[in-house]
Amino acid sequence: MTTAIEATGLVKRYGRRGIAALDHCAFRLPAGRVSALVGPNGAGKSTLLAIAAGLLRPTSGRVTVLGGAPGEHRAKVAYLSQDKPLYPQLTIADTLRLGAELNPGRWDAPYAAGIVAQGDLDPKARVRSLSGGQRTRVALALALGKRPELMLLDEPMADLDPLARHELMGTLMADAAEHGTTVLMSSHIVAELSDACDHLLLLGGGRIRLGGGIDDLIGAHSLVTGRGDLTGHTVVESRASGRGITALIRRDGALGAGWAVQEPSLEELLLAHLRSPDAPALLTPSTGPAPAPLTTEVSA
Ligand SMILES: Nc1ncnc2c1ncn2[C@@H]1O[C@H](COP(=O)(O)OP(=O)(O)OP(=O)(O)O)[C@@H](O)[C@H]1O
Repeated sequence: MTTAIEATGLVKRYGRRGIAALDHCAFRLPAGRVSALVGPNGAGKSTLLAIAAGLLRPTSGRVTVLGGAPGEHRAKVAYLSQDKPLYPQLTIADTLRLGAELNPGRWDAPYAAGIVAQGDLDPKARVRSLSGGQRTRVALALALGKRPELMLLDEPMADLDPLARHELMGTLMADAAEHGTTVLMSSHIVAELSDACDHLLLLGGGRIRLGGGIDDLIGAHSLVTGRGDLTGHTVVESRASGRGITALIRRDGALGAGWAVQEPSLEELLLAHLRSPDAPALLTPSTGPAPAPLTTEVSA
């Protein structure tokens, strides 16, 4: 499996005395996945996306993006920041023309125009006259029209209405499935993530606390209700409930009698980890840092 982004010991400190937004963050993002980047406000999601886009330098550590330094393969990477910058005085048609000029050999004009048309937007309308959600659609048309190999999207759907969000997520997913595009997308909207993403990175305390395929991460956890001893299992979160306690755990071996066991939903998994910032991290083998290469000792 090829790796789209790899980070090792990544630190980003804003200012000399600032706290570390990223603190020895290490992970791999497999290529071809649609991955959700989640975490509480201020967790460092925008920081990580901007570093991967080559727009922000890390304080220390290493990141490779599509096998090169961030920014080295800019033509193959689309980055959409939270404020989705566009030129307000340009019309939508001018904006798409600019997309074509900036991406020679890659630009898919009918595809970009189709995304705009699905939002019922007049190509002659100036960007400054568009609503926030309409601007988001134009910005996504610019990002997708470039036919990137990697899309870095910072809360792309935040100001879209539910219909537009559903439709544009569908476009993104179809694009990823057809062209093998890797997508890393920050979001706070869990419902949108469970429908669209197959992979998850949960940032907290400047590091990745959960990383891997969503099905694998859900499968590694159990939601248990009952009474008894959970010693030996990793308890992510435990709360008193009417029938004893309800806990989200990672099982290590069999559970004692008296526990009702369920598979958690993605929302239950995320909420438990967000409420328990000190729970031990879990990165699946394809997402954790690469194992050190085997070295052969040669004796004289
Ligand atoms: N330009 C900056 N100068 C100083 N501190 C910054 C700057 N940008 C971000 N930070 C700090 O870095 C930390 C991470 O911020 P970042 O915007 O990456 O988080 P986030 O996870 O994207 O948050 P949100 O979910 O609220 O968008 C925060 O503590 C923030 O205050």
